[in-house]
Amino acid sequence: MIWEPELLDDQAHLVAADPSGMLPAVASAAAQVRTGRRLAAEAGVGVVATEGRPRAIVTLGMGVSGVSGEILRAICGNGAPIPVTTASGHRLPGWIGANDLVFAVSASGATEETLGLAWEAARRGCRLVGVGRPGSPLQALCTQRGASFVPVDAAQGHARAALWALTVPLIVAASSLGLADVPEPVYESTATLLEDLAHRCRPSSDTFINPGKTLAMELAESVPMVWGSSALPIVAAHRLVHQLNENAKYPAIFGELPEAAHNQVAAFDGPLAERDIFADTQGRQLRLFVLRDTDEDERETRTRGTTVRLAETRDVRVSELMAEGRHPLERLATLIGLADFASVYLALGYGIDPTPVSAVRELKARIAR
Ligand SMILES: O=P(O)(O)OC[C@H]1O[C@](O)(CO)[C@@H](O)[C@@H]1O
Repeated sequence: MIWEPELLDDQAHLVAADPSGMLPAVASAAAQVRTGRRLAAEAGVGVVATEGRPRAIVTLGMGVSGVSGEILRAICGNGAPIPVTTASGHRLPGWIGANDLVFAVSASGATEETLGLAWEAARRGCRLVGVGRPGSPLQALCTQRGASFVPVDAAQGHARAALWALTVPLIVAASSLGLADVPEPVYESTATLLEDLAHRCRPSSDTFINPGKTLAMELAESVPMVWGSSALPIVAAHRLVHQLNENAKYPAIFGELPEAAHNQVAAFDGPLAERDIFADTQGRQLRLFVLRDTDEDERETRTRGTTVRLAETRDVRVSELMAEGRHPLERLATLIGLADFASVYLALGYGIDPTPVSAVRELKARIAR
């Protein structure tokens, strides 16, 4: 597969190479915020508040659906009066019990691990809310246990094309419990910012003024280290890594500051950071992508700034991505929106169809045998 940057401005290619419409799905983020808000109201997720505040909130989900739980935790923030956490894999942590509220998120409503944990949570008497495909096994479980269920029809059934529709219902439920401070107009202002971003990143906008295509250009042919420099950007960095993996079939190294400054930073002196100034063509090299928030405390600013300067003095290229907006939901959504566009453009610049993930499918089928 060869990186062909000119493909990014070839309108016919952008349509033909994306037959399942991942690019339009990414551009639908604003609509998803509005849909998620409406679906949450229709499903009555606010009912969780009538039973009082739980001991903890735990979101179950794999891959993208797991990111929904990370977003919820970041939006509830460090000051949340109860633990807001996530669980995935095959075993539900032993401490989770009847006093806890469990969100099970699965676009397909059929992911083995998520369903298994949701059944276990129900068995332990946890309060349960499901979010996912209508008519799925997850909905059947919620119906059987008398739990709320938010039906979300993901485009093409892919969780990554429905992040906001899957996540907003969790935020609405947490707000009704007083755990997330998201006033009603914030959903609309977030959607408006996402629309504006989608306009700037639209396929017909040329690479040199299109932030999504520009970021794809920076990612291409690099070995990306993707770091978040504080709580919200850490979630967006994780999302970018997932999207690079699934959309562009591209590897990426996730890191979070300040932790990455204690280990990953050593790679600035390693073999992938070396640049041969006499070589005709450079091999794939380390490049640092730092996702950052407009709201940082002094220590975060110092760590980020110093780390970036260190990379630059080692000749490691650095791209900084800045959140937009005021409210945490706006800031997180704009960072994620840009990451999503870039991952799809990266796929299309390599001539890769962003939608299918055949290796993941094959692995799932083999495990299920
Ligand atoms: O939301 P679901 O359907 O449970 O899927 C979870 C994850 O599994 C995958 O479908 C791949 O197996 C990912 O795309 C997704 O992030």
